[in-house]
Amino acid sequence: MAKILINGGVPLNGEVAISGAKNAVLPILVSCLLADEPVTIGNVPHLHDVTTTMELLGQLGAQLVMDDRMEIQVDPRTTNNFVAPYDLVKTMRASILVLGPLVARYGHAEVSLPGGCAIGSRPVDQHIRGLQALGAEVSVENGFIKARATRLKGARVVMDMVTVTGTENIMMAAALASGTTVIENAAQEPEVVDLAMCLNAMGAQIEGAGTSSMVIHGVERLHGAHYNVLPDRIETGTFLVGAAMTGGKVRARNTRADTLDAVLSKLEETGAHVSTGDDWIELDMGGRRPKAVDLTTAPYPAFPTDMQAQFTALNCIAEGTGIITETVFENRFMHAQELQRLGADIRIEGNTVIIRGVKEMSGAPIMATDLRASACLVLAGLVAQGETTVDRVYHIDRGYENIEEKLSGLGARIRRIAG
Ligand SMILES: CC(=O)N[C@H]1[C@@H](OP(=O)(O)OP(=O)(O)OC[C@H]2O[C@@H](n3ccc(=O)[nH]c3=O)[C@H](O)[C@@H]2O)O[C@H](CO)[C@@H](O)[C@@H]1O
Ligand SMILES: C=C(OP(=O)(O)O)C(=O)O
Repeated sequence: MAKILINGGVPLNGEVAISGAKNAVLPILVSCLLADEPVTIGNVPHLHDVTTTMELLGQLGAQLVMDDRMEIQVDPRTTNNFVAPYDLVKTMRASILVLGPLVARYGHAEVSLPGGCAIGSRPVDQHIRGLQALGAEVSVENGFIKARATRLKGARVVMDMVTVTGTENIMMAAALASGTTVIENAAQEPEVVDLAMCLNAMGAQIEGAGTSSMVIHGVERLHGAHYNVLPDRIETGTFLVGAAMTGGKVRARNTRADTLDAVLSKLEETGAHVSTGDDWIELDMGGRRPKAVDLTTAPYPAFPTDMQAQFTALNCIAEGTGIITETVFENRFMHAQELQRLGADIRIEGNTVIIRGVKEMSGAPIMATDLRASACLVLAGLVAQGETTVDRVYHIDRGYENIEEKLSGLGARIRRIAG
């Protein structure tokens, strides 16, 4: 199993190009199932989750062609299988996103229940309830969600909690339903907006994306389109935190500052100088040690849970004590114990971690348990004195394109080694 080897202590400096957003490209690729013509998606990041999604769409019978610029053309006209098997769903929970499109377009879907994962139990009851509200017959049998419908009918769907993929599943299903659907308490994440924009480019009529109340007027068909995925705000934030932790100066290119308000304001609180342009963000720490910050995760536009682990790493070497509260997932502090192995002073109390910054951490072998935990451990390795090896980096490949190459480009001493 591959590992990442880091020799810490070098400030990050330079420019890094940000890739397309994982959490946008996955639902967007899946949404192509709704069309009756080929759809081309650009700015696709080279990620393991993208490969898994392509494999899943291929198993459903769609034809996919990728060109050398990583544009993917999805031709959904040959779709002839409606089952998302456990083997794929267990490696990528976002597979649940085929449920809405398959039942809306083909009247039939069987998707393996995703089950829990390292960060929490992550049920999908809201996806099921939403589809039932649109008139689908849904049952759970032998570990599979089985859904059937002739044609879905628009309805008012009130989500019990803000769910990103839940909102996306219902939005995609409602796009081809008869009549109008209103989703209340909808997720407002930029990736939800990106999906709505892609669907609208295919002929859907979706209003209110980016607010808590979305209105979807169902249409008879969706046609082909060309759509470019928005930049990854979590990848952007991860590199900026790296610059802040190492006292460096990094400009992230091909990104969008307007999707990162909560993260940038926390970075400014650390003492970093942050400047932004149309498609770039620059963070200059000027060789200083960051100040510890307190934060609480919550749905967008609040501070994203997908940046929590990275800020936990930052607080480990910051000046002062930082308190981080996780309200989205019930078990998202698996990185804390690994950070302790590097010498961090962290205490977990329920859904809060209290981190007293230490002046120095020291390298050690550590192990990643999930995607953002692995990013956090790599960041910690960048500041720890000596050698850190991060094991189980397959997690990081789910969501970061060429992370070690991008970090090397910023001056980090990092490389991938065979396990
Ligand atoms: C592919 C993708 O976009 N993944 C993102 C998505 O995951 P995902 O869409 O799976 O996360 P949700 O927004 O659905 O989860 C939010 C909370 O709602 C709960 N819940 C959700 C659905 C449901 O039917 N019942 C229920 O109880 C979850 O357990 C969790 O506690 O949003 C998360 C929260 O921003 C991010 O961390 C993930 O990176
Ligand atoms: C939790 C994440 O992804 P997923 O929902 O795909 O597990 C993430 O991107 O941090």
